[in-house]
Amino acid sequence: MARTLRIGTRDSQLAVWQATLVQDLLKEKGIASELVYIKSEGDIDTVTPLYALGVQGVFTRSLDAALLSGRIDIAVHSMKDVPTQLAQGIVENAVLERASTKDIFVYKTEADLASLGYSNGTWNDPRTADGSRLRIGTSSIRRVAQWKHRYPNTEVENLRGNVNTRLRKLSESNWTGAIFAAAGLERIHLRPETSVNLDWMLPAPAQGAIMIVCREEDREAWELVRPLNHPETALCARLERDFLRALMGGCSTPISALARIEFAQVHFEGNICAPHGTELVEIRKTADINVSNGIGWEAGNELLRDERVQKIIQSIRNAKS
Ligand SMILES: NCc1[nH]cc(CCC(=O)O)c1CC(=O)O
Repeated sequence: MARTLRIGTRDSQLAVWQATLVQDLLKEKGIASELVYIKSEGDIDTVTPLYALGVQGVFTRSLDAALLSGRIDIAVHSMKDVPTQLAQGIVENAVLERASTKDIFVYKTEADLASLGYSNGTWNDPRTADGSRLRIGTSSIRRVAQWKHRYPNTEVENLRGNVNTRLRKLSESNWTGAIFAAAGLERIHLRPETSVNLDWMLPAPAQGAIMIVCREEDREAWELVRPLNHPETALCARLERDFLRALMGGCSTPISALARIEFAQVHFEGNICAPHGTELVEIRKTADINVSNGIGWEAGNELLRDERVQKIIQSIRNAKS
């Protein structure tokens, strides 16, 4: 069979690394492919905070269009950027084995790190932080909310652009530090020495996972790519996205979730935050893997019945209108 799969990707360094990984994995299975670069709205406007762009799928819509028009056969995405509702005619083809799920803090000086109450490799009770005014860079309202919940005395600076741009902006700033996804920096070997895992922060649903999509009717492409699927990662990422969907979906909501499999059990954690971190409500669930199918959705619905969560959702809606 001589079909060469055309892999659609954004042209950032991270996106190209991820698409090349897919290309290499396909090659191992004897399948030829080529990369096709496609700009996304999220790459063209690198200034406006993502939540203010107002629509879902700013990183994925132009790739969807290229798939549906037949310019490409498959598209590779950071799964956390993919709306939970896929475009009509496009299906999940495979989810690759996950890398680090963590958010990390890239700091300027050791003194800055100490001022957060971090010492000897441990995040101490935030009340041991020295209370000085912090300035951090991020444009993710999920990260802002969890950060401010822990460190209310923080000024947040908008930090957009691809990871290279964001690292440069941080180095040129006088901020305490900035927040990044570990996976994004580690994959392209840009994780600075001056960084620590934010163990107390829950990641975005599906953070660290790579998703491949194809056209629903292209059974041939689907069959070729499907062997790359990593069932455990696909399950965990799907549970996290069920939780997001149950609560309201959308990339612009401070909703976090992480599912892990250990000894045939799924451990699920999720939370929703009020926009400035004034409230954080979390939930944990554990289930045997063979009965875990509904736990993300159930966790989301359980939170929806909590009055504090209803208030948070109302405040997010009010802020938008
Ligand atoms: N929203 C942008 C984005 N989408 C995926 C990643 C990193 C890779 C990943 O989380 O899978 C990033 C960068 C970041 O959040 O710092």
